[in-house]
Amino acid sequence: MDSIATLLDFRFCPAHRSVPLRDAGFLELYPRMSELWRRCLSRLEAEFSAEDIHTYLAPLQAGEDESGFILWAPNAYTMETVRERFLDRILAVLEHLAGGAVAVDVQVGTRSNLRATPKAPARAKAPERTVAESNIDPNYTFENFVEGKSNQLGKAAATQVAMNPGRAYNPLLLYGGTGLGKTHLMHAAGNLMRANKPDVKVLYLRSEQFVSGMVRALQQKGMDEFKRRFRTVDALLIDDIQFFAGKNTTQEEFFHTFNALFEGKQQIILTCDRYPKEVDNLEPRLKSRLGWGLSVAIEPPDFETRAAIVLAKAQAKGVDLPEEVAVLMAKRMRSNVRDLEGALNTLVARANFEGRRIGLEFAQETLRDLLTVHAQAITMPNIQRIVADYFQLRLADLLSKKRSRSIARPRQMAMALAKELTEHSLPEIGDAFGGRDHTTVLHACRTIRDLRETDGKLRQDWEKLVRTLTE
Ligand SMILES: Nc1ncnc2c1ncn2[C@@H]1O[C@H](COP(=O)(O)OP(=O)(O)OP(=O)(O)O)[C@@H](O)[C@H]1O
Repeated sequence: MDSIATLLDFRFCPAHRSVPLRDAGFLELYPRMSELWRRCLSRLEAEFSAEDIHTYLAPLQAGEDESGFILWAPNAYTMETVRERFLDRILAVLEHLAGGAVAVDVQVGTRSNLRATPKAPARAKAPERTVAESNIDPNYTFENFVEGKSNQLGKAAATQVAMNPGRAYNPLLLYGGTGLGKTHLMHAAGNLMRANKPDVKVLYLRSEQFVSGMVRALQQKGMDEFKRRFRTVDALLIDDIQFFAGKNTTQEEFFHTFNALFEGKQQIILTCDRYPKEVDNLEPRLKSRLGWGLSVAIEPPDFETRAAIVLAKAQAKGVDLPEEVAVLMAKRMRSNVRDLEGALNTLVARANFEGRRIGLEFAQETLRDLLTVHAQAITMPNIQRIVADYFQLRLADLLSKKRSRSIARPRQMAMALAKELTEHSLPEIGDAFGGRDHTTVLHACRTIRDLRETDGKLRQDWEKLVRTLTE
């Protein structure tokens, strides 16, 4: 049985900075990683706000394995935020302190996850465990996933799959824009499988980890072990497979892994940032297999779901968030749940620092910049311009009285998007579209809503436009 240390073996080292730590020759200089991290942190304190340090950076624990420096984050949200916002600076400071290139990865866990070196006797003698170890994040469950129209189907499918691994839908592919809960659902399925059957072997990894693991296996002539590791699991969960695009050797290997698992009735769950057929440079035979099971779109949540998510996240943190603050955040931040969560963390951190209560005014003041950025992005002129570009129409035609289908349908789409994504009323939207009556706008919204149910092509256009406008 793979231990968690083995499963964590697949680490993503950013290609441009992938020199192993030992080669940098500074382990001798800084024998303790925590000391190095402490020094790095004290430099970062001068660059980032106290809130950022307190919320994201101070909770990280430093460690290392043979592939480099690891920062252990207490949860997936912190891990992702650190990767996105701070990793470049962390790398730069560590390299400065080390005097050479280093490899750094951020993972969820604590220092106690830290793997021993492969030959460590302690691991070789580890006792047999009845509960299979796993790198599934226990914080992502179906219970704390807020259901709404946008993710209902995804949640139902993931639950089905978890109840009948390898039998319900194989593969299950969840696709959609960033920060909408695909990874959450994937882990939730893994957690449910493990709750139902504690010895089930569920392996989660990001596609970059599959790629880097394979590169390493090829270099070290360890392909047999690599294949075995993936093919002996009961469920393989791979996140963000769009990353496989253009990587032909990886795709070839993944194709064979896929076939072996599929034939063995082992469950495969995948996520992708768009419908896989739209991913360029993904082999056709792989695309076709991805469609063998069930592909479900996860769409941006509607207002009610966003508000419910903020309230649920606040409750999970033990924070008493006034409903009006949740409403403000849900109204103004439409694109993705990760941003909402980030805004909530900012509010909570500042309230803790300053010993203040989170009220509407406090939230408006604290989130002012964030809310302005989100409000700016989705304006009526923006929607009109983006829809016109998307359908290769002239803006003047989109706003004209012309009634040909090739113009009228995009116009209806633009009006429906304006209704969905902005605060404007029907008459205001009508005015902005060449002085149309509000009933025309209402008709457009209804038509598009119905067509999204029945017309696959139109649904895809809609999803792409929502993504373009909200991400
Ligand atoms: N419906 C929901 N209920 C509760 N939390 C949610 C929901 N949707 C998203 N989240 C939270 O939003 C954050 C981002 O979600 P997640 O990482 O699953 O997004 P993703 O779709 O996998 O994005 P990416 O493609 O960028 O990896 C997570 O902390 C997750 O818990």
